[in-house]
Amino acid sequence: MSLSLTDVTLTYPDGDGRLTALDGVSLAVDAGTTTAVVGPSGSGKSSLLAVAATLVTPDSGRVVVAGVDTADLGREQRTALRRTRIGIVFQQPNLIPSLTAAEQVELMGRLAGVRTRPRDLLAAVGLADHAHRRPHQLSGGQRQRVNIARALAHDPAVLLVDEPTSALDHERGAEVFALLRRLTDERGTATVVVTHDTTHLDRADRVVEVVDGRLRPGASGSATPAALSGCGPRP
Ligand SMILES: Nc1ncnc2c1ncn2[C@@H]1O[C@H](COP(=O)(O)OP(=O)(O)OP(=O)(O)O)[C@@H](O)[C@H]1O
Repeated sequence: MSLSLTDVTLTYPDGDGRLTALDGVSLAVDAGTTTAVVGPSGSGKSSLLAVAATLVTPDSGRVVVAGVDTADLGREQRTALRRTRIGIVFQQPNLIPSLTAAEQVELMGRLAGVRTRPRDLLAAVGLADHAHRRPHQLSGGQRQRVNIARALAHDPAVLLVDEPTSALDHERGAEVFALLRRLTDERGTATVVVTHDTTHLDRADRVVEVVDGRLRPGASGSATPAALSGCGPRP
């Protein structure tokens, strides 16, 4: 098990009170598997990802990343855990404009204190011939691929991906989902992908639905919600 959330509750300040964004959420993601997280806007998907990424500390519950209970960690230790064990792909590829694709990947590795092989990683995402290009010389889909390569630079145990296809057309979106699937298989990451796009869910081992801050009944186990039938675990 590379990622587990147990009975996680998260609230935000809301006027005089608190808004409950996550309400007793439990989710376990094994190494080498992909879990897609779907649900209506405002249901808590990004909050779930932020908690899993240790960017936000829940009010209660346990978050264990690669065997490390994050409750025991101070701020600096969390940052170190994030830099070494967690890869995050944000919705907008926030690449550094002046750096080539290879340099973006290399920089991430350097921050984690590891030597990377940027060209191998770029080849793994289908960009072997684009290592020397800067972000403005790449298409949206290619930028997202660099984003994914960069998130993998330090060989993370957990890969968290937020809306990877929102800026892409159907075909490019399908390619990105297929890529995430393959990389998860090859690198053994515990991968969580938040998505609005339900057309590629067959690429996931499991689909969970967040509604009003809760995982839908039956969605926290290995089964796929009936509402999302056809998207269940691979045979
Ligand atoms: N920093 C914050 N402060 C206060 N409330 C917040 C904050 N971030 C999110 N919320 C609220 O928490 C709830 C869950 O938000 P979240 O962003 O997790 O939902 P989501 O499912 O990712 O939405 P979307 O699909 O629209 O991105 C929403 O009601 C949102 O308004």
